[in-house]
Formats: sequence, structure tokens, C-alpha cells
Amino acid sequence: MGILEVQNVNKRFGGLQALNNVNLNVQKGTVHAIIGPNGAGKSTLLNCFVGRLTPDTGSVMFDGQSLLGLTPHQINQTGVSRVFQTPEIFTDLSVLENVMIPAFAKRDGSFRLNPFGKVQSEAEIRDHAEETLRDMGLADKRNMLASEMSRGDKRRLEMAMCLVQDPKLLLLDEPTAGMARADTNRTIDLLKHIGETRGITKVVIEHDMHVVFSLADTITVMAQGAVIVEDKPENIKGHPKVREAYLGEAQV
Ligand SMILES: Nc1ncnc2c1ncn2[C@@H]1O[C@H](COP(=O)(O)OP(=O)(O)OP(=O)(O)O)[C@@H](O)[C@H]1O
Repeated sequence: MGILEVQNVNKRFGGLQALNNVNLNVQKGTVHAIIGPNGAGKSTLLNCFVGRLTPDTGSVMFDGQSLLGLTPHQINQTGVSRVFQTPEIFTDLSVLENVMIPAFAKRDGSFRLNPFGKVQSEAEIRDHAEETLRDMGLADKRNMLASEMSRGDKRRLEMAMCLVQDPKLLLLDEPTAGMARADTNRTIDLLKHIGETRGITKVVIEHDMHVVFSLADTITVMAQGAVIVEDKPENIKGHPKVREAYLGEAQV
């Protein structure tokens, strides 16, 4: 059984079938990439995992619990965290403060759910935030204003803001979009590192095949709202259906 199980999900926008009977099974502890040409339905699917969209039909189960009908905040409390394409950071706060805020939000949210549980102190939250910044290679920038960071560092800061909540599932929407190659490689190494140290399951939407083939254990290929192939990376490369889907775009 997967940690994330999607069954027969359909989503229509007016006359457009954006998701067509999509099935997806993400195994715990793995990196699962979703690729496909522009308009394939990748973001629409991701939005169904975080409560931004509700499928017309089908089910989305995370860790044995249905996510349908939950608000984005409630989904976050179940252990799902999402890194957006455009960093959503507090530009006028320091890097460390940016990472402490979601840790406080997580603590206060879980306190509401379980008032008898152990409550993290401010010092514990600060320590955890510092450790997370180290994991994302940002420790030396902890006192910098977030607005002064490079684009790549801003994206890694947003990853740190998700990681500090100790999610079970991290959703990454084009984590290296707009980065130069050296910055992309650094991000790949950091994501591999947190995979080894924290064992978080990751779902990655990505156009950059270098990133996909460096990180993914499994790849799902979508086209026109449907899953066309799901397999290990070595079987995806050169797959005729995948080539066909990408005709006229970057070759896989
Ligand atoms: N809110 C919406 N209303 C109407 N149509 C939408 C909406 N969101 C997405 N679509 C359409 O649904 C289809 C799938 O879009 P989606 O953004 O999921 O594709 P994608 O695979 O993520 O593409 P890209 O790689 O370009 O981000 C597209 O044709 C898009 O125009």
C-alpha cells in the first residue's frame, strides 16, 4: 500500500477534461516524479492533493486517510507540505524567522488537535529551525533578510519552511525552475541529503529531465490529463509512448 493513493480522479474545467481517470500510487520513502508536456494536468493533480482543487470524482488517500473535503490547513496538519513554483516567503523577516513561523504554526495546530501532547518550547523550535537551515545549506544566511537572498536561496528557504514542519510527504512543484545549472545541482544534492537523513516521501513535478533522472525512484508520465506510463527511470528513457507525448518538446 502506498502512502499516497490516488484512484480514478477526474477533474473538468468547463469543456476541458484536465484529469482523466488518474491513478497514482506513491510508495513511502521514495521520490516519485510526475512529468509531462505543458498542460498535461500535473499542477491540477497536485492541487487536488493539497485541497486547492476538489476532484469531480475519485479518491485521494494519504496515510490511510481521505484528503477530500479537508481544507489546505487541515491537509498540512496531516503531514503534507508543498513547495510552490514561486517562493512564498516573508521578505521583510530574517531567514531564521521565516523558518520558525511554520514551526510555530505546526505546533499550535497540533496543540489544538491534541492539547495533552508535548508542546515544543520556543528554544526547541529555534534549534529545529537552525538544524533545518543547516540541512538546506543556509546556516550562514540565518540573519539575512529574506528579500536579499538569491532566487535559488529563496527556493531553498521555502523548502526549509516546509521541512521544519517534519512533513511525511513533501510536494515539490518545479523545485529548480529558473535556476542556473550549478544552483540546480546544489539543490539536487540537498534534496538527496534530506532524503537520506529524514526519509521523507517526495512527489516532484519537474520539466528538467536532469533533475528528474537524478532524483526519482519512480516516474509517472502524464499527457492530456491522463497517466500514459508509470515506471522506473531506466524504463522511461526512450519509451515510445513518452517520446510520442513529448513530440516537438524537450526529448526524454
Ligand atoms: N483553473 C483552471 N480553469 C480552467 N482551466 C484550467 C485551470 N487550471 C488548469 N487549467 C487547464 O487544465 C489543463 C491542465 O493544466 P495544468 O496546469 O494542470 O498542466 P501542467 O501539466 O501542470 O502544465 P505546465 O507544465 O505547463 O505547468 C490545461 O489545459 C490548463 O489550461
